[in-house]
Amino acid sequence: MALSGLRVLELAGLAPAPLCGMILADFGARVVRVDRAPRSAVATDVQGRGKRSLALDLKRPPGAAALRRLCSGADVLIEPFRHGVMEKLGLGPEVLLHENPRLIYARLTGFGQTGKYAKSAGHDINYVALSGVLSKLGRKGENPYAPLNLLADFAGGGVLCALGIIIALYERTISGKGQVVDASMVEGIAYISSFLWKSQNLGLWNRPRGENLLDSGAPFYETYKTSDGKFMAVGAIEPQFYDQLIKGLGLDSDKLPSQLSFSDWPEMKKKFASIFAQKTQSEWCSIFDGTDACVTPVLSFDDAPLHQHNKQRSSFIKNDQEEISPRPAPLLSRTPAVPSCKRDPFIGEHTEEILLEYGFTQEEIAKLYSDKVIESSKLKANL
Ligand SMILES: C[C@H](CCC[C@@H](C)[C@H]1CC[C@H]2[C@@H]3[C@H](O)C[C@@H]4C[C@H](O)CC[C@]4(C)[C@H]3C[C@H](O)[C@]12C)C(=O)SCCNC(=O)CCNC(=O)[C@H](O)C(C)(C)COP(=O)(O)OP(=O)(O)OC[C@H]1O[C@@H](n2cnc3c(N)ncnc32)[C@H](O)[C@@H]1OP(=O)(O)O
Repeated sequence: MALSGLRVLELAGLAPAPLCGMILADFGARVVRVDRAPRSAVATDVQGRGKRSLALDLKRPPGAAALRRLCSGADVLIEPFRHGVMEKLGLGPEVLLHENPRLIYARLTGFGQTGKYAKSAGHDINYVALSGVLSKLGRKGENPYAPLNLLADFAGGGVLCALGIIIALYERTISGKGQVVDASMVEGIAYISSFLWKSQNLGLWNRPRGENLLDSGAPFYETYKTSDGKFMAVGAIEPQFYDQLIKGLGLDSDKLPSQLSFSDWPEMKKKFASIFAQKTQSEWCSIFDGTDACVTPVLSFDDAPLHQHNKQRSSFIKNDQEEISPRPAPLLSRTPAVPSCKRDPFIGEHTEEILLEYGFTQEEIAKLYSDKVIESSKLKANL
C-alpha cells in the first residue's frame, strides 16, 4: 500500500483526528492510537479501523517520557487537544522536533494554535460558524443549519489534516526535515469553501439564504418527496440537463417560465413537488436512470450499499463483525487502500507489543505497568 512503513502516533480524540488516523491506516500506515490510562470503560473512537491501541498516562512524567521515546521512532504525531495542552505535558513541538527533527507534528484543532480563540473549547458547529460558511447554509426564512458534523470535523479537519501530513511527508523527502502542521478546522472549512468565496462576483449568492442556485432556492437543485415517502435529488443545472428533467416530469417546456426566472422559482418548486409526489422512488428511478437529467434517489444507509451502481464499484465494505462502512476513497490504480477487516482495537489491546516494537525492554515495560503508567486489555481482547 502507498503508506506502508509509515509510523503514525495518534493521540486519542473525539472525531476529526480519528478520521485522519483511519485514512492513513487504510492506505497502509502503521497507526498507533495512544489512549488514556486509566482508561474509560468503552472506546469512543468508532474510526479505529486498522489501528492498534496503547494505553498511556501522559499526565505522569514517565508516561510523557514514554511518548517522547515513541515520537523519536515515529514519522507522524497527530494531536487533537486545544492549544497549550501538549506544552503543559512537556510534549510541545520544540521538544519533540528537537528529539526527532524528521517528525511531522500534526496539530488538529478547531481554532488553530494562535489567535483569540486558540485556547477555547468548541465543536464542529462553532468552527463552521466562524469560517463564515454556516451563514450560507439553510433554507429560506430558517436559521442557519449545520449539516451534521461533516464540514469542519471531517472535511475541513480530518481530511485536510491528512493532506497536510502527506504534503509535509513529501517535502521531507527533499529536505529531510519534519515540521508542524497547524490544522485549524475554521481555516480548513473556509479553504474547502474557496469556491463560495471566489464565486461571489458571479452573482450566485446575491440573494438571501435559501433563495440561491445551490442552496435550495432553485427548483432544479432540490429534493422532492415521492409517493412512498422517500425522496429524489434533483441537480439539473445546465439547460440541456434541465430539458431532460422537464421531459421526465412530463412537462412541456414551452408552457413554463425560463429556467433562471428567479421570481418563478417558488411556484416551480410547488409544481415539481406535486409531480414527484405522484410516483414512488423506484418509479422515478425507472424514468430517470440512464438519462442526463441529473436525478437520483436519496438513499438511506440501508439502501446505499445495495444500490446497483455502488455494488458494481464495491463502494461499501463489510468487516469481520458484518459492519458495513464506506470503502476508502479515492481508488489508487496500483496501490489501492486495503482496509482492515478486523474489529476496532480495544483500549490498550496492543500496549506491550507496541512498546516492544518501539524499542522498550521487557523490564521497562514491567516497570511502567507496576507504576500504572500503562494499561493493557489483553484479557478482554482474548475473551
Ligand atoms: C461534534 C463533534 C463531537 C462529537 C463527538 C461525539 C461523537 C462524542 C462526544 C461525547 C461522546 C459520548 C460520551 O463520551 C458518553 C459516552 C461514552 C461511552 O464510552 C460511549 C458512548 C458515549 C455516549 C459517547 C458517544 C460519542 O463518542 C460522543 C457522543 C466535534 O465537533 S469533535 C471536535 C472537537 N474539537 C476538537 O477536537 C478541537 C481540538 N480539541 C479541543 O478543542 C478540545 O480537546 C475539546 C474537544 C474542546 C475537549 O476539551 P477538553 O477540555 O476535554 O480537552 P483538552 O483541553 O483538549 O485537553 C485534553 C486533556 O486530556 C488530557 N489527556 C489527553 N490524553 C491523555 C492521556 N493519554 N493520559 C492522560 N491525560 C490525557 C490532557 O492532558 C488534557 O488534560 P488537561 O485538561 O488537564 O490539560
